[in-house]
Parts: sequence; C-alpha cells; structure tokens
Amino acid sequence: IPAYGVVVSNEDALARELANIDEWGGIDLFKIAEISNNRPLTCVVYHLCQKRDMFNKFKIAQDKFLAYLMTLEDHYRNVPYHNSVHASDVAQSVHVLLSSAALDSVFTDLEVLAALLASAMHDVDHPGLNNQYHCNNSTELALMYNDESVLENHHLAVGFKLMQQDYCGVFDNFTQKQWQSLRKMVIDMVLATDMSKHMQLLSNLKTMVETKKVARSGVLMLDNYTDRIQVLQNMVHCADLSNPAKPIEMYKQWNERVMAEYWMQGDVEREAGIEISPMCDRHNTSVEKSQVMFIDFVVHPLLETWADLVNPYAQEIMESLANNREYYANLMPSSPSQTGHSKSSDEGTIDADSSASED
Ligand SMILES: CCOC(=O)c1c(NC(=O)Cc2cccs2)sc2c1CCN(C(=O)OCC)C2
Ligand SMILES: [Zn+2]
Repeated sequence: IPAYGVVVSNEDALARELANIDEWGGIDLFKIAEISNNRPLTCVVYHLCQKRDMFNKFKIAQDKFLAYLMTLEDHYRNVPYHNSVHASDVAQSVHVLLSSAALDSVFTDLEVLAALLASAMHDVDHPGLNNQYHCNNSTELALMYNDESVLENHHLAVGFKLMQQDYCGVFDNFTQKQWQSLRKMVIDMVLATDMSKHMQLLSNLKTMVETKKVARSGVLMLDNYTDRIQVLQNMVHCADLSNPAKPIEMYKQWNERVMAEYWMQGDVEREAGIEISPMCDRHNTSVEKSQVMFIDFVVHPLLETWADLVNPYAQEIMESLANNREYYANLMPSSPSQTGHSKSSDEGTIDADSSASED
C-alpha cells in the first residue's frame, strides 16, 4: 500500500503538502488534488485515520478501507464546488476542530471515526443542484425522499450502499453494537448539514454554551447522547461552512467555485423558464455582497458560538473570518475605499491649512 494510500508521481511533494494537516487552513486541498491525481479525499482521510491509529483501534483492513475511500471518491461528481475536494476540506477541518484542547479526550474513538466518515461521505454524488431545485421541480430524488433533506438523505444512502458492497466489507470486524452506533452517528451528522436545519442547530449550540459544564481540566463535559451528537453535528456543520474562515487565497477559490455552481443552477432554471433561486442568477448577483451577508447572518453567528463553546481555542478562526469579511466588504461596490477619500474633504481644492499628510 503506498504511503498515502494513492499512487502518486511525487510522494515527497505530497508529504510536504500534508505536513501541516493538524493546523486550521494548514493544507492546500487544491494542490493536494493536483498531486494526488485528483484523489484528495482518499489521501486526506486515509492519512487522518493513520495519524489517529484508527486501523489498529478498530482492526480495519487498510486495503479494504482504501477500496471504500476510492469508490466513495469516484462517486463525487465533477461539479465546481460540491466535489471530493470540498469533502476532503471538511474532513480536515473536522480533524482540526476535534483536536481543540477543550475537546481533549471528550469524544470516543468511535465518535471520532464517525465524524471523519460523515465528513467524507456528506456530499457524495451531489448533482450541483440544491434541495430547493429538487423540491421545486419534484425531481426523482425529491420524490424518493418526499422533499425532506433530499440531498442529505441521498448522500447517506450512496455512502452506506458503497460500504455494503462485498469488495469493501470495511467494518466486518465491528461488533453489531459498534456498527449500529457508528451508522446512527454518521446519519445524524450528515442530516445536520442540511442548511434548512441551521437555525435549529445554532439554537441547540447556544443552549449548550449557556449550560456548558467544564471539568477542572478545562475540557467539556458531555454526559448524554443528545449533547454529544449536537456538538458533533455542529462541528461538521461549522467545517462545512468554514471556507470564509480559511486563508484568503483558498477562500477566494472556494467562492469562485460555489458561485460557478449556483450560476449553473440558475442557467438550468432560466432555461426551464422557472424562478431562478437566490444567488443563482449570474446576471444579477453581487458576489461580494452575498459573501458579506453570508458571513454576517450565517457563518459568523455559528463560528462565534462554536468559539464560545471551546473558548479560547478558536480565536484564530474568528480573526481569519473577520479579516476575510473586511476583504469582501472593501470590494463591495460603493464601499468607502472605492469612492476615493473616505473623509468629506472636497475633491480638487486644497485647504488653506491643508496638512502635509494626504488622507
Ligand atoms: C454566495 C453566498 O452563499 C454561500 O456562500 C453559501 C454557502 N457557502 C458555503 O457553504 C461555503 C462557502 C463557499 C464559498 C464561500 S462560502 S452555503 C449556502 C450559501 C448561500 C445559500 N445558503 C443559505 O443557506 O443561505 C442562507 C443565507 C446555503
Ligand atoms: Zn458540504
């Protein structure tokens, strides 16, 4: 088995790219996709499971686990945003959030494995068209899942069906109890990535922050399944929406991709003569304004609450988010920085006592 699970031309380059996998924004998933012959999900998740010694802890056959990751990655589509690079990004982000000191040995190995698996499969076979499109048009998937978390149910069905296929048999050494617990947690986490559940998730997280119990060591105390799964669900949800809190060059690329995908959906809707979904009309979207609003109304409230939960171990994430918000706010049409002097000084006239420094 190759060191990183996938046969690559330049293993040293891949090793270098994976070196900072424990840091927030520490790895460039786009570069890893290039080096790994477009297998970022296989090599990132395989590497994370190795680092966390999952193969020994659960007696998982590495070749079978790799076969599963490969076939899972093959079932991600070649759409601009919801492809396997996004899934590998969510898996690595979950790995970093799990490593927060406030969560030190809070979660069991099975819960950690479930979170990594949920991240890996959470958008598999995403068609690049969102739930609203499927429901508005009563597509085959919408009919299959009765308009309820249509895509998320599909991602889970595909993710688990691939696991059952005989050549995968990846969890054959699990007890029935372990398997059922893992399956339930993965289902609960992937279903929680449905954006229509965002407000409910955030509300649960806020309640947990208000009532949080912290041990003397400073780690969170979560003593029932409901609390434990809510933290895991919010963790995957934070990772799923974490692009605005990553280094700006990566954030900009994610943004181009998500807009490309939304606009392709809008093109399909315009062609079909149906109402174009929000932010999906390429002729009528302010990209910068959409991001500033998305950060202000969705991402910041969520990550700020997460930061409260694991306080003070997410300050760097919040700073990165604040900087990136300013970046797009300054790019917005008619923002102060674009209309020349931000002060009210008249253009062209020099005040009698004009100060030496230009404003
Ligand atoms: C274009 C702005 O919208 C989004 O980026 C955006 C998402 N973005 C991401 O999941 C991560 C990012 C990728 C690139 C930049 S951020 S998820 C989502 C939206 C708006 C509509 N939705 C939604 O729930 O809207 C509620 C306001 C769901
Ligand atoms: Zn996602």
